[in-house]
Amino acid sequence: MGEQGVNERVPGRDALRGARRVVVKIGSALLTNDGRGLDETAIGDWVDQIAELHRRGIEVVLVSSGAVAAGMVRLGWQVRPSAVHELQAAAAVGQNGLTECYEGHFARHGLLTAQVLLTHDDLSNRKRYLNARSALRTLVGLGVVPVINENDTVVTDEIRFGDNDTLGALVANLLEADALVILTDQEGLFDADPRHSASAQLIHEGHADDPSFTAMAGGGGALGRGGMTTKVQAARLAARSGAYTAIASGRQPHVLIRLTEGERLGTLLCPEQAPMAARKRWLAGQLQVRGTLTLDAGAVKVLRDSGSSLLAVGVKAVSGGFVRGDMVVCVDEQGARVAKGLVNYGAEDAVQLMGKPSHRIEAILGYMEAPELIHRDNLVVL
Ligand SMILES: Nc1ncnc2c1ncn2[C@@H]1O[C@H](COP(=O)(O)OP(=O)(O)O)[C@@H](O)[C@H]1O
Ligand SMILES: N[C@@H](CCC(=O)OP(=O)(O)O)C(=O)O
Repeated sequence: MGEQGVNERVPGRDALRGARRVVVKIGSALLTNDGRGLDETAIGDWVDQIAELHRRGIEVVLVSSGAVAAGMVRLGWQVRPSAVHELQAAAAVGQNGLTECYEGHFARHGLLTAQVLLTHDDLSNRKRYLNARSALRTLVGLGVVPVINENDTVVTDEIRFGDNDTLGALVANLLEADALVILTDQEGLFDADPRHSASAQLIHEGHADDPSFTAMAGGGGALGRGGMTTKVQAARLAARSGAYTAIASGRQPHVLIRLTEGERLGTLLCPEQAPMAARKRWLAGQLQVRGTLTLDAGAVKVLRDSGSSLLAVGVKAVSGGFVRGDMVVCVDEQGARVAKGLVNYGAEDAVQLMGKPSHRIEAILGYMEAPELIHRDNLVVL
């Protein structure tokens, strides 16, 4: 971990500079100015930075905590309740304020926001996973900034993420983001909790999987939930799909701009594997194979040579009882494995579509989910 100066080139920092899609997570402690209601000025400042990243061609998805903390203030509660129904009520009240606040600030830049409230089920159930993925991709493609939070009003203990660090990492996986930036109330990960140890030293860079970081990370403050423990875990999760994780103070001026310019700020936790390899391995290992598509020679060639999406016209046979969102394996006419991917249509529909051009999908099925059977973003050539 050497003591390089701020301007020295550090490989992981270069990767952050090249990031094109970034998930930014902002924690409760920071957003609510340590419990004193939503910190509108700070929120306005982060929004200004995100708008600037947008102008520079970087797509940003925001994961914002703060609903419970903001709701507590609105309801005049001093202490975070422990009863689930009270937490749900606080979240419902606070989420309103949160959405309003982001919408107003992004509107100053002519940017639209979209409120997306997710539960664990949305990301663990295959079909909902694919739906969440395509909804978020569509929003991002439209230039809208999704503002994501856990759907605290409906979640129960068994299905909750609990902390938004984990949610941020899963969203980074979902969108195959280049980086997850976790903004918090400390400068980054220290070798001990700086609230309790005055001599604690900041970790500048490291590997997301390094077990020594888990030992250094402690729990959170009164408002946040996970502390550094969940941030280190989140970095490990994000690394599975090749994302770098930066943990930095949201109070550093221009923190998001400086990080994406490669400045040595906060802690950077890097994936072990090259991002593309990690991303593909992650997708391939993600789900159980539920069916098989047999491709003609032309489809095999475009998948292998051009990295194209798979269209129904190139499919000669369909087997298995898969549904939309399932992982299927694509084989050539000799049965050799060519690719794996997440399919946009269930088996019954795929049987009707095979060999047919995409413009006929709607006429055949009465609806069109997507023009391709497997989108190239969801396809791994083996
Ligand atoms: N090793 C560590 N380095 C830095 N902060 C730590 C460490 N261990 C525990 N923490 C605590 O984690 C807190 C940040 O996490 P948390 O309160 O959950 O905030 P957030 O709402 O931003 O997620 C810090 O205020 C700090 O007290
Ligand atoms: N979904 C919750 C956030 C949970 C939480 O406190 O997360 P964090 O502050 O990121 O540790 C909320 O909006 O209040």
